[in-house]
Amino acid sequence: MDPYVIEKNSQFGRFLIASRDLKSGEYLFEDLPFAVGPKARTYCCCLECYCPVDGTASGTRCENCSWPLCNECSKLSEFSAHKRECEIFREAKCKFFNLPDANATCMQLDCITPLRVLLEREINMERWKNEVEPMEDHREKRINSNAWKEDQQNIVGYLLGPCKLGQRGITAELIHKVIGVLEVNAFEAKTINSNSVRCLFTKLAISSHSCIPNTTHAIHPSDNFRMHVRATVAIEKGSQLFSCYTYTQNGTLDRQQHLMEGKYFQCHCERCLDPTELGTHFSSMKCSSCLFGDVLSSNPLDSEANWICNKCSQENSAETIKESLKALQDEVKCTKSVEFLESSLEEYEGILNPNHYIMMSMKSSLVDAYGHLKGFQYHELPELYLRRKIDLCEDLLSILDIFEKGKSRARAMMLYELHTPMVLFAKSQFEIDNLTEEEYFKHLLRAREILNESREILEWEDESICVLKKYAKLSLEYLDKLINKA
Ligand SMILES: C[S@@+](CC[C@H](N)C(=O)[O-])C[C@H]1O[C@@H](n2cnc3c(N)ncnc32)[C@H](O)[C@@H]1O
Repeated sequence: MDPYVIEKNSQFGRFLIASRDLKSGEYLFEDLPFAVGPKARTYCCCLECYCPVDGTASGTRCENCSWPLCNECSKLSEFSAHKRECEIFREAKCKFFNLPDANATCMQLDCITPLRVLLEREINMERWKNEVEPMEDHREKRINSNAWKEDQQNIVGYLLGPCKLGQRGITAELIHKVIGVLEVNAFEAKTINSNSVRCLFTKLAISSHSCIPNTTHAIHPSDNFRMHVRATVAIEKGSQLFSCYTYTQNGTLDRQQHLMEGKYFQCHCERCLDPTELGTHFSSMKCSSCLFGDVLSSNPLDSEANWICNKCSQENSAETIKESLKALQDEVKCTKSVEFLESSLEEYEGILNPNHYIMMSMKSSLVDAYGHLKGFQYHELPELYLRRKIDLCEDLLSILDIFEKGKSRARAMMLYELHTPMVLFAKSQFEIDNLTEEEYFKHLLRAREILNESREILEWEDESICVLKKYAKLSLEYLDKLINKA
């Protein structure tokens, strides 16, 4: 029996419901993409392996159809991803037009993924009818947009004109449907060489969005982009399954804008409705009037609503808040220097809540730096910085425990980052007699617990794109040896 059933209502369209109680970490289902191809408005890439390719006259091309392939793929005797469109381009004599500039966006490639969906439809009509045709494409919301006009010219006109797809019974309406389905439903994935692609999965795409999801998915490029879906938390029978279509680490204003522009809906999840974002104050600013209250949106679903201090009731226009946030973001965007990040964190304490997403993003950059960046690698890191990294990881985890609760990849990665400074800090404290043998042992066991939780979650990833999966296993072996010695 499937762990889910599909239901439908006017708020969500189709959605997934747990058909029984699901355990945290329970495997739910797998999905193979209906089609895989380049992302929209992308750089020029190889149509077989998606690595970047020079789009100017000096770039390598397919001998048969003249479209971009990398040097290695151009020597293949048979294609896999590029095979079908290659025949279409060759038969219709549709040549690739070289780009004037190697860095230009390659709009010509926008037709590739829709074309792959259309060609798969011809040989897999049953899956098309059952799984792709019912997918949401938001035609009525897209039809008057500039993007629709661009797609009409760039994709529909091209496929029906030079590529002569009309001769195969393909219509403009069908092509627009496919473009909409891809825009609303496709998932971004990485190839084994870490190049970006989009994949049209049909099962998980039915799940609704929430900014506090209860499922996680891992796409395995080394296994035909097979997707594995699991529950991150226990889910009661009859509850909705949610994935997240945007970034949980963005504030409500940015998440709402992303969902409206890309997926054409407003999210009404518990987190979006709450100005404090579930008590985290992830979007709250400090009041410049009373200096100690938090300034929150009076209506997080309305990007133009005023922001009000929860202590002195001082009001600020949405415009003022957006301008301040933009100025702060611009300031921290360019530099990743540890000293600058640390001093900005201190400086912004008077402007932003310590849990604000800008603060969290700087803390996350510091976690990436401490232990890894030249000059701050573990072997040269003083105890003070080890302690600092532990505190930063714990701050970030306290937020992830709310927004990406349970067995999520984001938590796994942060737990991994946390275990190393914990071990090193305990070791150095033991060496200078600040910890007894028993206390040291307890610290090591706690670090092992953290690392093991991380390893269990990372086990679900494809090793070809997740190096941490291997590192977590090796670190656990090392830690077990250390514990046995202690
Ligand atoms: C990937 S599809 C999900 C499946 C879709 N409901 C269907 O019937 O095919 C995304 C679309 O579902 C709807 N949707 C998903 N999550 C939603 C949410 N939290 N609130 C409102 N609509 C949502 C929106 O129309 C969105 O554009």
